[in-house]
Amino acid sequence: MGSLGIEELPQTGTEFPFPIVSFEPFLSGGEAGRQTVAAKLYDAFHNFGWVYLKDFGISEAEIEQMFARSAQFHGQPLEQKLKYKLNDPSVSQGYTADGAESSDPHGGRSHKECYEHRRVNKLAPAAGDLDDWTAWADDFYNKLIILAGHVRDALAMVLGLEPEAFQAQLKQLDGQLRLLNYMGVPRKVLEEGRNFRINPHCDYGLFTLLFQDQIGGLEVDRFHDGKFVAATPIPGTCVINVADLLQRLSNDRLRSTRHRVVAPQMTKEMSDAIGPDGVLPARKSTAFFVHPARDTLITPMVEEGENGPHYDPVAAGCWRDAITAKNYRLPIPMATPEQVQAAKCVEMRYMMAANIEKKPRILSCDLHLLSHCRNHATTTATEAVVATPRISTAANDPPAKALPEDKFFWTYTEEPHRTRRQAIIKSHRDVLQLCGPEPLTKYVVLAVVALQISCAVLLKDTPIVSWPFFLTAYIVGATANQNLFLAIHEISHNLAFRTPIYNRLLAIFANLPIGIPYSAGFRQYHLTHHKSLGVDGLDTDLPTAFEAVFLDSVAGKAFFATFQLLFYAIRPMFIFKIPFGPIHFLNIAVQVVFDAIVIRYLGGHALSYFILSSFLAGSLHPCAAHFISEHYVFERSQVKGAKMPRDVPIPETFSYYGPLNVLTYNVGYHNEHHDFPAVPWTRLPRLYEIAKEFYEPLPYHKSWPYVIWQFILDKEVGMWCRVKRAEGGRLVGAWKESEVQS
Ligand SMILES: O=C(O)CCC(=O)C(=O)O
Ligand SMILES: [Fe+2]
Repeated sequence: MGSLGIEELPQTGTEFPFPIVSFEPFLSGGEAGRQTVAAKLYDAFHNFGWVYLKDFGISEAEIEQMFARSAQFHGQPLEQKLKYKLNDPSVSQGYTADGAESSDPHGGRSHKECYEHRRVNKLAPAAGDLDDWTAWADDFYNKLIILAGHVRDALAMVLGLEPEAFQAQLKQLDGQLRLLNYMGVPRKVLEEGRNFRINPHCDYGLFTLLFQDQIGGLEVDRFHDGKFVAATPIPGTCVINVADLLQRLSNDRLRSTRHRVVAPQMTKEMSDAIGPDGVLPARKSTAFFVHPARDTLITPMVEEGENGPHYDPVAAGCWRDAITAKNYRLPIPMATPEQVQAAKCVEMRYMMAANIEKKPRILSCDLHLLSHCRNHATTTATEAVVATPRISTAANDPPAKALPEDKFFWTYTEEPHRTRRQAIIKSHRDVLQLCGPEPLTKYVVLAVVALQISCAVLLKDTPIVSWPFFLTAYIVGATANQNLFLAIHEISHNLAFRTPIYNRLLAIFANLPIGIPYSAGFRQYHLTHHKSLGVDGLDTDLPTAFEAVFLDSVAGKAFFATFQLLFYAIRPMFIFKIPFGPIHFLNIAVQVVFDAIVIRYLGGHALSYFILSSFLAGSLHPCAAHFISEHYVFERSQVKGAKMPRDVPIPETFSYYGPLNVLTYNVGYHNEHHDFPAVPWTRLPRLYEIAKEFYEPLPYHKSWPYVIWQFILDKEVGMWCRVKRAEGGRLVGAWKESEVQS
C-alpha cells in the first residue's frame, strides 16, 4: 500500500478499502508538500486506480450548491430538458435522457439522465434562465478545470517522466462536467440483477473527478477481477479515477478503473420502510471528465527499462468522438473514409468504419427495455423512460415476449488474453523472444499449393460425381485447403515475412487453390476478432442471435457444422463492412485470372475440385472442428445454463493439443495464439512449455472429431454457447498495433 498510512483511513469502524488523500499540502505546502501529495496520489492510483481527495479547494458549501443546481436542472419538465439534447459527439454537450446511452447486454439498462456541460455555449440553458444557471455551471467548471490541472501536475511529478514532455501532451485540458440524476426506480428493477444505475464501465478520458451525494451505490472493480467493492460517499470529498487515455499515456503504469452504480446498500429498517415494491431513493452525482485537448496525440510515455510502448498513438479528439458516438449511437460526423484511414488507432478505425457503413443497430436488448417500460409505465420512476424519443413508439412495437430469450453468456469481464499475456511476460520475459516471423511458412505454402494444383491436374477428366473425385477432395483437398486457410490466418498476423506487403502477397498466393478470393478481407475481420474478442457487433466469429435462434436444435447444429464455411463467409458482411483498398482488388484480380487459367487449360472439373475442397474443409471434416473448438463454450462445470454469475469470468478460448495440429499450423494452441498473436505456429508448443503453469490448468479439447460430435448432439452445447461482451469500445484491452499488424 506504499506510503498511505492507516491514519488516512476514515474512522468509521468499517473496513474502508480506499485511500483518502488531503490535497492541501499540494496547494500550499511548498515543494516538499507537493512531492508528498504527488507520491500518495501515484500510490493510490497505482494500487487502487481510485482515490478519495479532501481539502482540494472547493468548499462543502460549493459542493452542496452544485447538487442544488443539478436538482434545479433535472427538476425541469422532460420536454424542456430534451431541448438541450446531446446530438453531436464532437460537441458532446447537452442532455441525455434515461435510455439514451447504450443498453446493457444482459437486456438490462442504466437508469440515469445526464446533462453534460462543456463551455462551448451550445445546448446550455440560455443566459439568465434558471437563475443564471449557465453562469453558475461555467464558474463551477472553471474551478474543476483548475483542480484537474493540479492533479495533472501532481501526476507529472511522479510518473517518472519528463514533466515537460508530459505537460506538453496535456498542456491544455478539456473538461466535461456531467450532472447525473439517477431517478427513483422501483427497487425490483435494480435488484433483479439485470439493470444498473450505470453499467460497469471505464471512463475514457484521462481521469475523472467524481462527487456523489449521500445515497450510495457506487462500486469499484479495483483489481479488474470482477469483484466490485462499495465506494461509500464521504462528505467533503471527491473521488478521482484513472481513465483509458491516462492508462495509454502512462504505458499501463496506471490502470483505468472499472466502476458501476447499483442499488444503494440499505439497513434492514430502510429496506422495510421502502417495502418490496417500493421505489429506491433518487441519487445525484457529478462527474468531471478530464480529457486532453482535441488535437493532442496521446503517445505512450515509455520509462527506461520498459519494453517499448504498449499502445499506438491515438488522436484525443477522434477517440472521444468515436466513443461518445458509440455510447449514444450517434453518427460520427468527421468520419469520412480518409479520416478513417488517418485515425491513428486501429481500434478507432474499425469502430469508425463500422459506424460509416452501418446504421446504428436496434439491439435486441431494446425490446427488453420496452417490456420494462410497459411493466412500470404507471410509476413516476419511468416517466422519463416512457417519454424518451427513441422508444416513444412503444405501442406500435411487437410485444416484448415475441423476442426469444437471449442465451449468450454476457460478461462484464475484460477479455482474458491481455491480462494473461501481461502476467506471462512478467514471469517469463523470454517468451518475447518467440515473437517474429517463421521462414518455414512460405515453403509449406508453396508445397501445399503445388499439391493442390497437381491433384486438380490429375482429376481434370474424372467425373465430379464419382468416388475418386469426392474422396480425393475430402481426404487430400479439404485437408490441404484447411491448411491453406490456416496459412492465411498465420500470414494475416504477418508471421511469414517481416515486411507486411510480402505477407499480403503470400496470402494471395495461398488463396489460389481455395478458388474464391478472401485473404485480404479475412485479415481485417480476423484482427478485429483478436482486438475485440467477444464484442457483439465487432467480432464476426460470434454467431448472431438470429443464427442461434434458428439453429438451436440437433438438425440446426448439424446444418451449421455442414455449411460452416458459408456462415463464416457471409456473416461478416452483415456485421460490418471493412474499407476496401488496393490489396482487396489485387486479391480478387489475381484469383479471377487464376480461375480463368484453370478453366482454360484444365477445365471445369479442376476448378470444381478446388471449390469442393474448400467447401469440405469447412464442413464435416476433422480439421474443420477447430472453428467450433476455439471459442464455443463446452465447459459446463463453470457455466450452469446461461445464468452465469455476473462476476465469474468464463473460459472463452479453448486449446486442443492433439495430432491434427500437424496439419493445421498448430491452430489448436489457441489460448496461446490469442495471448501472443506475434508468436508463429512453430513456436507455440514452446510457449506452452515456458508458461505451462498458466496453460495447464485451462480446460482444453482432447479430440477435434469429438468436438463436432458433441456440438451437434449434446443438448447443452450449441450456438448460444458463446461469451459476448458489449463494452469493447470502453474497455482498454489493446496491444500495440505493430504487434498485431506487423
Ligand atoms: O454516478 C456515479 O457515481 C458514477 C458516474 C460515472 O461513472 C460516469 O458518469 O461515468
Ligand atoms: Fe464513470
